[in-house]
Amino acid sequence: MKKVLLYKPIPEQELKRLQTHFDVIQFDGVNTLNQEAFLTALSETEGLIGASADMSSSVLERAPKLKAASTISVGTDQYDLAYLANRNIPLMHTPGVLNETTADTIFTLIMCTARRAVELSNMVREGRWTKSIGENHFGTDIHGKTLGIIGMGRIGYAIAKRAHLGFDMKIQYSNRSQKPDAEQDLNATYMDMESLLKTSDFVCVMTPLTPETEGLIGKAEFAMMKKSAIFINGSRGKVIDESALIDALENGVIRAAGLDVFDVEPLPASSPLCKMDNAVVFPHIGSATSETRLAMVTCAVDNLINALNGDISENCANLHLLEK
Ligand SMILES: NC(=O)C1=CN([C@@H]2O[C@H](COP(=O)(O)OP(=O)(O)OC[C@H]3O[C@@H](n4cnc5c(N)ncnc54)[C@H](OP(=O)(O)O)[C@@H]3O)[C@@H](O)[C@H]2O)C=CC1
Ligand SMILES: O=CC(=O)O
Repeated sequence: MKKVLLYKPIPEQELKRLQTHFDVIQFDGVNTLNQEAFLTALSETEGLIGASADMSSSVLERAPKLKAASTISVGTDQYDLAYLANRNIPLMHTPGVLNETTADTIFTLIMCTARRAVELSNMVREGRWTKSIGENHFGTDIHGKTLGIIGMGRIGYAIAKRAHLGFDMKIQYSNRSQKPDAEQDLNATYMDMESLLKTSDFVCVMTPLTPETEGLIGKAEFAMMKKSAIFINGSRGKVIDESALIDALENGVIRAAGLDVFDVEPLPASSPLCKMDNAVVFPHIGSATSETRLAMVTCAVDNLINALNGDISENCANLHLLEK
C-alpha cells in the first residue's frame, strides 16, 4: 500500500476511507514540537493531504518519493506550484464546494462592519447601553450601495450574487480577465482597480495570494478609497499591507474594515486591529461550517485517491504548469 501523510485531523468516516486505499500516517498539524518527526515521515510518503501548514519547497525537498499532494482548501498559497510542477507532482485542491459558505461569511463581515454589530453588541454586554441609540452609533446602509469586488472568481461571483439579488447593490469589479457571466447575470461593470477603489462604497478583495497579488492593496490604494468606504478582505492577509490598513483605520482614511484573514494567523491579541471599534476581525472562518468543511475533506480525499491513481483531470491546481 502507498504511504500517505495526513497533517490535519479529519472526520472518522473520511479517515477510514483514506485508510482503505493507503497506509496513513497521521499528524495533528505541524508545529515546532513535531517538526522533526513530520519531516522524517515525509521522507517515506507518496501522498500528502492536509491544510494550514507551510509546504514550501524547503519542506517538500524532504519528500523525495512524493507523487501527489492534496490541500483541504481552495487556496494553494502554502505550496509552491512551480516547484511541484518541476518535480511533476500535481497539487489538488477543493474549488467550488465552499463558494456559497464563504460568500455567506463575507456578507456577514459586510453587515457587521456597516451596522457596527460587534461594537454595539459589546456595548450592550458591558452595560454601556444606557439610553436610546443616537447618531454617534448609527451605521450605514448596505442596500442600494456600490460593491467593488477585486477578484471576481467563483467566490467573488457568489458574493456579488447576494449583493445584487438580495441587497439591490450596484456591482463593479476588477479582475485579471473580464467575466461575461457576472455582467449578464448580475449587471456587474468591469473596470480598472483604481476606478473601482475611487467609486466603491464597499471594497472586497477575493483574489488568491500569488506573487502578482502580494501587497496589492497598500497605502496608495487606501488613500484612493472614499473616506466612507468599508474594506473587506476574505482572500489572504498578505494580499494587503496590514500596517497600511491599520494606519488608514486609525486616521479616518476609510470608515471600517471587515477581515477574515491576516498577515500572521492566528492574529496576535496584541494587534491594534483587536482594539479598534471600526475593525471586525474573524478567525479565518470563510468556509468553517460543519457541512462545508466535510464537503472539502471529502473532495480532498477523492482528489488524492484519483491523483495517486494517475487521474488529475479534476481539481488540479498546477495542471497548467504540468502540461508545459
Ligand atoms: N477566507 C476564507 O476562509 C477563504 C479564502 N479563500 C481565498 O479566496 C481565494 C479565491 O478563491 P476562488 O474564488 O475559489 O478562486 P478563483 O480562482 O475562482 O477566483 C480568483 C479570482 O481572482 C482573479 N485574479 C487572480 N490573480 C489576479 C490578479 N493578479 N489581478 C486581478 N485578479 C486576479 C482571478 O482572475 P481570472 O478569472 O482571470 O483567473 C479569479 O477571477 C482563494 O485563493 C483563497 O485565497 C477561499 C476560500 C475561503
Ligand atoms: O481559506 C480557505 C481556503 O479554502 O483557501
